[in-house]
Amino acid sequence: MSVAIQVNKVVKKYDNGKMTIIPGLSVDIKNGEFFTLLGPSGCGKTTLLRMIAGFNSIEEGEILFDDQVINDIPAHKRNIGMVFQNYAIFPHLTVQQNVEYGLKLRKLPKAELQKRTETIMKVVQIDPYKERLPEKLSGGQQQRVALARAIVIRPSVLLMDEPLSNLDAKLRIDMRTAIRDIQRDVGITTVYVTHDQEEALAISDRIAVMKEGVIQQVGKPREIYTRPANKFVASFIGHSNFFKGTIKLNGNEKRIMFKDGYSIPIHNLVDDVTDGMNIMIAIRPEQFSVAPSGLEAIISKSTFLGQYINYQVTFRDNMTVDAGLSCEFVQDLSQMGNFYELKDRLHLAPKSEQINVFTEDGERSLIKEVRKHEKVQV
Ligand SMILES: Nc1ncnc2c1ncn2[C@@H]1O[C@H](COP(=O)(O)OP(=O)(O)OP(=O)(O)O)[C@@H](O)[C@H]1O
Repeated sequence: MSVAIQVNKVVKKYDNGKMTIIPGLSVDIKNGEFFTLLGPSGCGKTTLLRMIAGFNSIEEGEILFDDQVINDIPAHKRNIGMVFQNYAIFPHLTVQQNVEYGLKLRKLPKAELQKRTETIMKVVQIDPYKERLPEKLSGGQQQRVALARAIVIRPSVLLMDEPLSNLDAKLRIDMRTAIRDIQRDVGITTVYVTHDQEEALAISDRIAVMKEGVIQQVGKPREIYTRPANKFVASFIGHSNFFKGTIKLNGNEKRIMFKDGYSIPIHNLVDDVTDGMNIMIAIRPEQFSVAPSGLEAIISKSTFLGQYINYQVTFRDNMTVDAGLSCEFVQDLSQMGNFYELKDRLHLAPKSEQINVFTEDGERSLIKEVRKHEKVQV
């Protein structure tokens, strides 16, 4: 039976307590959910996954499977299925023997063992190769064997650590769809680790975005992309252009002002903004439209990307935060006929209802509908 996972204020330290990797992390993972830990290299994703698996000690806090605290339950008694990037299947056993392995350990009756093995080999589509040794399989096929072997034992939780990173680009995409379909079929709570944001967006029910051992935001892929909780999330997931600006309050009307004096009304700001407050504005490349008035820009580079043209533009003043003067916007080729050349001048109008606004330091969103991480970080 699949379980829900509760992580309550867990702390992980290395080097005899001298180095804190996870300073107190809480998150709830629902039964049957495909939950992804996403973040840059070294942010502690694998560390957290290994704590759930039982390969890492937990210094403080607790982890529960349903209502049971599992801190002191050894790894092999947690009923966990694991898939890693290096497959970890036995080279001297055939595909079928690899898949059966965990069931033999559990001393399942032969008929049941055969039935389960056959079924799962069909689900992950490796039954045509069941007599082969792993060396005669492609990377994707080997990864399917690893997946079958992890699922066949009917684990309470499936843990996957960058399972696709050894595969080539096309196979990664095929396999991520396969993993998603199989996970839905078997309905098992899955915690998936990746640093690849596109993979996370494509595969997950919900994503936790991590930085330096701290969860920055938890949400559905779309929510995290459209309403990032802070500047880190806005820049780590997809591309954002960041501008300096200020809030202008005029009676009931709220506006955001860019440095060149251009301003737009905005309706979804939180209530505690004040007149003259410095802010950071995040605009994705697709959140600009070319308009009669807007930010005055000059095209500095254009890249044809099939469905889109990606333009890089510069502004008169030092308006953008990160990239000096430059900023990106995209033009959807199915919608517009007008293309721009280098040095063309144009006005870019941000789509007020889509853009994001943060405090000046980028730490907090000032947009009303942004959902914060529901469990308080310590
Ligand atoms: N056994 C260990 N002893 C000391 N430090 C460790 C140990 N394992 C991991 N670390 C450190 O803990 C931090 C988090 O590592 P972790 O592997 O959890 O990151 P990650 O987010 O999974 O990164 P990646 O995507 O590169 O795998 C890193 O700075 C790493 O160097």
